[in-house]
Amino acid sequence: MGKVIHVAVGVVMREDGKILIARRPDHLHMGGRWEFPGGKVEEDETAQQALGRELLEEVAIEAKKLQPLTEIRHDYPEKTVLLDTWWVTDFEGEAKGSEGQQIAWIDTGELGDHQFPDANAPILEAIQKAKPIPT
Ligand SMILES: Nc1nc2c([nH]c(=O)n2[C@H]2C[C@H](O)[C@@H](COP(=O)(O)OP(=O)(O)OP(=O)(O)O)O2)c(=O)[nH]1
Ligand SMILES: [Mg+2]
Repeated sequence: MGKVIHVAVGVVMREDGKILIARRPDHLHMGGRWEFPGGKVEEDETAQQALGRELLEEVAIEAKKLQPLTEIRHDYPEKTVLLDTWWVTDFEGEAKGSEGQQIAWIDTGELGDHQFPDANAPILEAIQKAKPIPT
C-alpha cells in the first residue's frame, strides 16, 4: 500500500453556529463533492500551519483559534488519507472561494443534505456529537 497522505481539514464555525463548506473543483480527486476546506500538510509544516495556509489560499480567511476535532484514516481505492480535522472557532476575513469554488455556510442539521467524500462520514458524526469549547 502507498503512503498515507496527511491532510489538514478545518471545520470553520461562525458565531451563529453555521459551518463553512466548499465544493471541490470537478477535475480534482472527489471533484464535485462538498468538503471542509483544507489540504495536504507539506514537509516541515505542522498540521496547524498547513491548515492556516490552506484556509487563506482556498477561502481567504485567517484562522485565529483551532481546537482538535477528530482524526480519520480512510482508504480510497486510489489513495489513503489521514484527515487531521480541527474546529476553527475564531477567524478574520470574509470567506470566499478564492479558486472559483462555490462555498456555503450551513447549519449542522443541513450537513446530511450535501454530498461529501466517503471519508467524511465520521467527521459529520463527530460534528453532530461535539461542539467546540466556547472561547
Ligand atoms: N480538504 C479536504 N480534503 C478532503 C476532505 N475529505 C476527503 O476525503 N479529502 C481528500 C481529498 C483529497 O484526496 C485530499 C485533500 O487534498 P486537497 O486536494 O484538498 O489538497 P490540496 O488542497 O493540498 O490541493 P493540491 O494543491 O495538492 O491539489 O483529502 C475534506 O473534507 N476536505
Ligand atoms: Mg484543498
